[in-house]
Amino acid sequence: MAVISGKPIQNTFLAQYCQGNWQSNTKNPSLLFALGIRSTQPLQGWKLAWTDMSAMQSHILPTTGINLRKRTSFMCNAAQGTSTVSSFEKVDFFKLQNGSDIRGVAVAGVEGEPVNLTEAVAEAIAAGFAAWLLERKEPNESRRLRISIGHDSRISAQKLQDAISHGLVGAGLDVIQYGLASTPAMFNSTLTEDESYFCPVDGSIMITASHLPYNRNGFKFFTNAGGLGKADIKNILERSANIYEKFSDASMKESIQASKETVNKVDYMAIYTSDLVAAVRKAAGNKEKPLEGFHIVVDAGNGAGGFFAGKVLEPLGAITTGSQFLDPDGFFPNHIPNPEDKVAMKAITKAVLENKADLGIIFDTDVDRSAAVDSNGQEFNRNRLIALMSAIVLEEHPGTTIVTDSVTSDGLTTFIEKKLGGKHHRFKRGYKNVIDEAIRLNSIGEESHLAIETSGHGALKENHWLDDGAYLMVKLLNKLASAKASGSSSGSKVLTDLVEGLEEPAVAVELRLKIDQNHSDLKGGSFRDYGEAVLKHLENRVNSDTNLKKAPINYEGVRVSGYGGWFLLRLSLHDPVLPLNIEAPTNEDAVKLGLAVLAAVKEFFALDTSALDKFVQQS
Ligand SMILES: O=P(O)(O)OC[C@H]1O[C@H](O)[C@H](O)[C@@H](O)[C@@H]1O
Repeated sequence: MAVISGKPIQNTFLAQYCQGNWQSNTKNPSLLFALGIRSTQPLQGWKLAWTDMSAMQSHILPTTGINLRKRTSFMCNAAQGTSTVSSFEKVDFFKLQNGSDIRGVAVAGVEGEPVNLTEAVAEAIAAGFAAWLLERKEPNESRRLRISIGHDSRISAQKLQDAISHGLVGAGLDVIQYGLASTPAMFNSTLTEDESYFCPVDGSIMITASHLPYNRNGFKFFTNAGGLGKADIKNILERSANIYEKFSDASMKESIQASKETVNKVDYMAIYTSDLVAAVRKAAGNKEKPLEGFHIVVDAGNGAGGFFAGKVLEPLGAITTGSQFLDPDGFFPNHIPNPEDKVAMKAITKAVLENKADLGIIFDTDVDRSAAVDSNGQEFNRNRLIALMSAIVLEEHPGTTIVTDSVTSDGLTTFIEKKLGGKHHRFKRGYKNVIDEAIRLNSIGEESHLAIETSGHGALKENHWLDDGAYLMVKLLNKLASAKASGSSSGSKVLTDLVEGLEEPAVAVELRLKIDQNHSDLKGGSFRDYGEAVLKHLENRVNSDTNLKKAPINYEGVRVSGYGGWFLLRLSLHDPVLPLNIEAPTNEDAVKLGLAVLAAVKEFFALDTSALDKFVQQS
């Protein structure tokens, strides 16, 4: 065993890391030590395949063997040990479900986090997806069903891509690998009509774990009807568990062999990015370089979003110097690629101010979420991003309904309804929930054009309800370009002006209260039942407190107004946690709201209220 950051790391990981076509941009000296590399110099050019793909002569590469084990090894003197996790170890497939995604640990080396997303598991999941799809979609006579696969910058991407390809090919499907890609591009590939790129594909898989740490990975699945939901994922996992049980070394070898002959690679991101460029040009009256004169910096957090600077902004005429962390690096050495993360937002704000840029744009790892920063360093994030997008969408579709998640502010409702003349439908947390709700509203005759979360997920009706952080930013670019063309404004002032009048609370916090699932107070019940009991008790207390008023319409948890602010206590979508959001005009008022919650939950002994205790004491 070698050592990474003081923790044991197994040779499997080192071997994979060294064999793949990866570059270490990492500044992590202990990793380099673990890899047996004494100087960072030889690692130059050891880079994840973004540039490789874009440098393709033709957009289609010849059929390739995809077994990375055959590739040249780079400077690495770590022994290629065998995995300590047997490929066929017993695996609880259902533990891999995370709402409508699959998430697991794909890289060994972090204490207490054993690998449960092995290559064999990934192969079984791919075969499960294939079986699920084949039941819903008949291959036509001329061709087999085809699936696109893309991945973000994670270090386990290549091995999982190979494993998934084996599973799909073994199930009789064709595979087209896109390499480094964004989640929205993968959905888009189910809609694109271009046979020379093997599009539209019948299904698509994105390998990503969004902003989670480097050792995790996961999958998102798409068909042309959108992202698969919870029930579909459960169904796929049931099938996968059965398939996995029947795996043998011989069957796995066969699928590896078959993959060598049937896997294609295409540079699909070229189509996706040129569509984004075309959308901005069209909105600007078919001007070739509508962003000429704008200086826009991008922060991709070393995820998959680096393309936005060179492949979208620059062709549109923008200057992008000062953009940062565009190179993929699955160790995310600079900051967590997550617009909800304070450090990440600080980093892009600093870049905007230092470069005197007009706008800053930041993406999460797989580019389904984004946020922006204006030239004064003011963030368009959370409620402000929703307000900005609502202003843009409501100009185009007066009166439309904006569907948001549950933790949006009261000030946002007032802004959307009083200032913009729209309707705010505050629904549940979860991007799939808000998108599905907007689609449902349209189907019953209530027009809605935007579904958006405070997390930075957002989808527009005009863009097939595709949850796309890059497309959200395209809408901002359109606004910049049209304001410039009409001479009304240059720089990001046009955007800042659009959110003028949005009331923002002085205090806004989210505290996450954990439920100890092993606590005797659960009396053998589930954490969900326990959480529901906490919420019921809180609701009863609120009903008898004259300072507090329950929100008349609410779809999730207990939302209450009082002391000039509000709080929402709800169950997390995924974790044994009750997130508590509080917004108030002063610290004192926020504490009063916090104390009201604390009084109601204090006798639930399995609930860890330490974050709330600290909040009410400190403020
Ligand atoms: O319920 P929580 O634990 O706060 O998590 C809720 C969040 O989970 C994931 O990150 C989803 O991608 C988001 O759409 C959702 O809002």
